[in-house]
Amino acid sequence: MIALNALTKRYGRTTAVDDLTLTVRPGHVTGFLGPNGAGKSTTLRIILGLTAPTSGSATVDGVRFRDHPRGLHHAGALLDAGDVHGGRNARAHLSALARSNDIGRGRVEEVLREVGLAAVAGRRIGGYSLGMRQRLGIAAALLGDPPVLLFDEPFNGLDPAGVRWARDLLRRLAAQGRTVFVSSHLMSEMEHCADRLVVLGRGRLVAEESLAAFAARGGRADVAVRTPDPAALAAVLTAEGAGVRREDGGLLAVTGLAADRIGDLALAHGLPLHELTTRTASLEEAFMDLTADSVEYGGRPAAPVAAGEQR
Ligand SMILES: Nc1ncnc2c1ncn2[C@@H]1O[C@H](COP(=O)(O)OP(=O)(O)OP(=O)(O)O)[C@@H](O)[C@H]1O
Repeated sequence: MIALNALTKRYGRTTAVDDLTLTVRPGHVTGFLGPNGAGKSTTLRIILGLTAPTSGSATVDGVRFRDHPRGLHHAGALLDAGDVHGGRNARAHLSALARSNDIGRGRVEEVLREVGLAAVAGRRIGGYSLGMRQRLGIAAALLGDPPVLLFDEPFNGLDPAGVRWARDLLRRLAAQGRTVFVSSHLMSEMEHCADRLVVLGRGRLVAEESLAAFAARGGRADVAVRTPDPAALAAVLTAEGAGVRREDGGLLAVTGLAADRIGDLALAHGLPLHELTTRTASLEEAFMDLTADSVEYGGRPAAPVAAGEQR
């Protein structure tokens, strides 16, 4: 378990992490999300004892990482996949790490197989693709078979098969009862792998909840209805207090009434329905809404829709 208590980190006038209190529990993949510059990497570095907090504390299984003598057995991490000696090969790199952490050579071969690098373990890391370096970084994190794992943007540089492999691995590690904390600035990467989310905006906690609870925040929730007589159905639904908006292709977007009630009303008035779909905002939309105020490097907003055009 990872516990942060009133954790704060300032760099001059920049507050990278601002009074962060949260718990990351075992048995789950917890996604750590936030726009660029939100403070994710700084938080991970503090948890690992690589950066000192200005105030507050971060503990892994009840102790500060620095005070823990067990190193890689205690927590494993992938922080910066590029941060390795390019002249070495993967086996030598992992063997050196294993030696300094009292880990047997057999474990090096095991993790090389686990991440799919066994066949190229004798090649210089300098010639590795970004995806291969990510796999090597994941292998290093797994080396000590730790109960707590932290991954900073582990999907970077992986091809679609690699992304699927990494997702499965993270889920498997969590299913084994480990604490798995994974940062990303893309919700799309998290929605198929995380079951809990922690969202940061400008160093502050903006959400800490299950993926399902996060999805339920989605601002938009309406029912799309298609009928050959939209005007008649719109009149019926409006009389029942619903909000009705016409969309392209003759679709009605209805708010304030559930799909089953809309279906019953249409039937009662003899109006055929060709489509009846409940729509909720995607997780990506919910994430964008939630962090819109905390985007550090926002671009120009998209051009507004032309006057008179709906939506
Ligand atoms: N060593 C440092 N010195 C000064 N400022 C720093 C330092 N490290 C981070 N910062 C600042 O702290 C803030 C948080 O940065 P951090 O890298 O933790 O964010 P992040 O959420 O990991 O972003 P990204 O998704 O871009 O990696 C940023 O404003 C960054 O510029």
